[in-house]
Amino acid sequence: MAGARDAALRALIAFRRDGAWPESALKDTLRGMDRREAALATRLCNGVLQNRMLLDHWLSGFVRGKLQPVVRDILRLAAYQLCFLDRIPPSAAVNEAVEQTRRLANQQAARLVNGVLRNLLRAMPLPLPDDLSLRYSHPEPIVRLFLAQFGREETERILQTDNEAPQTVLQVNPLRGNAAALLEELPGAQAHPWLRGCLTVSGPVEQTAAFREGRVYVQDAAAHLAVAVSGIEPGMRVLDCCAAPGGKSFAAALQMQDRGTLYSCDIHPHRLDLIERGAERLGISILETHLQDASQPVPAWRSAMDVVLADVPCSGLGVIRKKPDIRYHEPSAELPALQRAILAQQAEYVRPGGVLLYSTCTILRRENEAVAEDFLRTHPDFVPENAPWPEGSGIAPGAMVTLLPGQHETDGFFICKFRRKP
Ligand SMILES: C[S@@+](CC[C@H](N)C(=O)[O-])C[C@H]1O[C@@H](n2cnc3c(N)ncnc32)[C@H](O)[C@@H]1O
Repeated sequence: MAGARDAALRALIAFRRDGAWPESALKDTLRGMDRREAALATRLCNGVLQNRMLLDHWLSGFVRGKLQPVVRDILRLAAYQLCFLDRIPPSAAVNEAVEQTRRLANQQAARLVNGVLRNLLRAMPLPLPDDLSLRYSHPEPIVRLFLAQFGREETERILQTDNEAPQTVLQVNPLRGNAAALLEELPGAQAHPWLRGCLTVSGPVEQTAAFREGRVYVQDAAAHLAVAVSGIEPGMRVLDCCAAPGGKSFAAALQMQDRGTLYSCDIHPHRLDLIERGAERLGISILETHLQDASQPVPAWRSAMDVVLADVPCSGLGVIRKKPDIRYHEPSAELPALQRAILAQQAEYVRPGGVLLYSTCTILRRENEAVAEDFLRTHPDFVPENAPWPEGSGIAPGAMVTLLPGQHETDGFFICKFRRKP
């Protein structure tokens, strides 16, 4: 499993250097690895990011002086294996860390790594700090925002869920596959408890035939739900204004049975490529991409859409479990202004009697309910509409819902459905 540790280390080094989520770095190194090794590399990389502050806190008890950044990465990776993974023999974790240090730093650093890890092993189990921020490795500003909104008990549950291993959630492409056959075919696949056509699997799926052949796509149940409750039907004219990498556009196109018109827009040209490649893989033909800033007007679209999806840029604090790096970026206080501007612009494209669906993958009130309430105050021609939440989901009736991480077997997410008066 040395290959898995090297792959995880390469991704962690890339994350430290670029500050970017190591998924792309990880994906490159995972290519050609067997499924088990790829799954371990992913777990190691996620696990270190999910517990980085706690690992540093523990390691600080055994390290004196400043460390070379790469040596710190190696120590975190080994400490994560020693403290969190029962199935890895401690000697394998320590020996591999020493070997990596010899290769990437020098012999003296390798001796230090050996000493630190052996001392840490002797001191195990290490005490968990009471402080929520350290204990769950979420920086203080985020913990403060959660505490103010949810109180201590719910905040702790969210932080804990953020550090669980994420499942891979798949949606079935009804143009090419069916759920019953995929449940048989995909290792460890299980049906989602309340969302039809939604499966969970463990580990990466990109190498499976089902994925390559476009019979499934990766999308959380909450993100899918936003489209499912929108009322999108075959033959409609639909606009997805913040569409990349394309998940909601794909769900919309498939709900339309690939009949009608679907405009998928984004502000970043390279992200439009992702949508086009995904649509091709899934066999979707109705999707048309447009490079468009969602806060700027397109006169030709005024009152022209049956449904507009506004899945706006947000702080992403509902999907920390899947993207553990998000916690290390302080959520911008300027996002609500952009979200309000996008929503106001998109409202103009909804035909009388049509639907505007607002969604985010954050759980912060200031980006969710506050934006939706402000929109209703300033747009008397729109009303909130009860959404058809699926039976068994446990979601209370209403036009809007904040799904908290893990509470309904979904990511953290916000959905609000508005209808324009006829
Ligand atoms: C939450 S993501 C959308 C996810 C997508 N709807 C999906 O389901 O796969 C937000 C997207 O908005 C795009 N974006 C950011 N600012 C924008 C703007 N002013 N206009 C249009 N798109 C924007 C980002 O590039 C990003 O792709």
